[in-house]
Amino acid sequence: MSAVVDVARKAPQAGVRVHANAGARVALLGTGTVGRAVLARLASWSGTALGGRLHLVHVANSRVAVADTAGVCPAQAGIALGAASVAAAGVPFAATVNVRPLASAPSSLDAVAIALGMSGPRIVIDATASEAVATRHAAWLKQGIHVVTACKLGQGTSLHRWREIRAACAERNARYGDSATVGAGLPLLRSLRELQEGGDRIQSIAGVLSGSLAWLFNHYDGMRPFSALVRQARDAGYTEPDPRDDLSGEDVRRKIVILARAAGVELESQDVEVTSLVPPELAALPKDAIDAALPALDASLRQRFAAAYKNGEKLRFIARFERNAQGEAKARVGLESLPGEHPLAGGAGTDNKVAIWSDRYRTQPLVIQGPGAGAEVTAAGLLDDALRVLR
Ligand SMILES: NC(=O)C1=CN([C@@H]2O[C@H](COP(=O)(O)OP(=O)(O)OC[C@H]3O[C@@H](n4cnc5c(N)ncnc54)[C@H](O)[C@@H]3O)[C@@H](O)[C@H]2O)C=CC1
Ligand SMILES: N[C@@H](CC=O)C(=O)O
Repeated sequence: MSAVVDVARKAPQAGVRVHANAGARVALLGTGTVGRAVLARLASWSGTALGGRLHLVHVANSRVAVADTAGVCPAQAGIALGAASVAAAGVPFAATVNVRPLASAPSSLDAVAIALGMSGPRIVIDATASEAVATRHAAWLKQGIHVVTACKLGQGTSLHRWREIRAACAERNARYGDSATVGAGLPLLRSLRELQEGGDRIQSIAGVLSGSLAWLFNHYDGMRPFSALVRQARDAGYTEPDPRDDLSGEDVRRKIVILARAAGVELESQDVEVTSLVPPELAALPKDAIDAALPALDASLRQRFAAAYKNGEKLRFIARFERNAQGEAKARVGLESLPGEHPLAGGAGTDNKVAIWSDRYRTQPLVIQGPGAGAEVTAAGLLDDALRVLR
């Protein structure tokens, strides 16, 4: 709703005309937790230099798409679509903004490249958790369209898809912005890549890679049911659309796979040993039935907490990746009981905390810590990547 208000208030400034080649045409896919924060951030930029860099011409969720068909004034298009897409997402939108009529249609991924046009910088921002969208990443890159994504299904699943994305980037000199996929925009992937560009070799990585699980274990005290905290984390926008993706370790599996591949190891997803927190009776349910069944988590976590507490330890959901001198790699993901003073036991809120050992950081690791989930930080990470495309 705030995006709508901002849009209405800032509409008069939309008269500032920005030439098309001053920025990129942008398609935003997803108007959920993260997509709305992207729209709000874009709306807050209207009339500023940053607002003139990214011109939103297509916004879609799984049901409906709105597109600016005239394409005359990119700055105005950005503002208009910011508002219209909020309406498309189901939020009431009072049509008080003086904008050109927009074309609205059932959502179709085929329409994305058409809406972006044929020339100039073009960017798809993927704020979905959609397999169908992820399978398009390589095809868009092959058309010279840059892709910026919060969704891990592009680089964090099959090695085949990851290779396709890398090859497409190289073929068309297209950029793949992935900062939001691990650490919700923290400078993690960038740091790994920069170390290697300087001749360093990554030896191992260990840390807390899930913002929602960090938040859960930072708040769980064995008194309140764990399931109640899961609902709270979901409502705060920290979990995946299906919180079982976090609790099962699948989301963290994808993240450690993305990190390992960025560290130069072509790890297969199935090579990661994952220990899930989800009991089989919860795993088997359809998505719309899980809320009522979340208490199935409670008893075993209460026991795990009590055992850790007795030993002065803390529960943390940890991902570990390491490779030996021969290049053999292994990775595992699961709940660990760590001594209270252990470096990875620290942190607060949704903090991710990741330690990287390399030839350079052999004894004392490089440690990167900060919020690892949440709509605003993730949207900022996505838009930082989109702006980076234009540098
Ligand atoms: N919530 C967070 O803190 C973070 C989320 N992410 C990632 O961001 C992505 C989005 O997460 P949320 O916003 O929480 O999910 P959400 O469930 O709130 O929103 C997903 C959106 O994608 C749309 N969508 C689904 N299929 C589509 C399609 N074919 N075409 C266009 N839109 C489609 C849905 O309609 C919905 O608007 C996920 O991949 C998640 O892993 C990444 C970092 C942090
Ligand atoms: N559900 C994820 C969101 C960010 O990727 C998490 O909890 O870290």
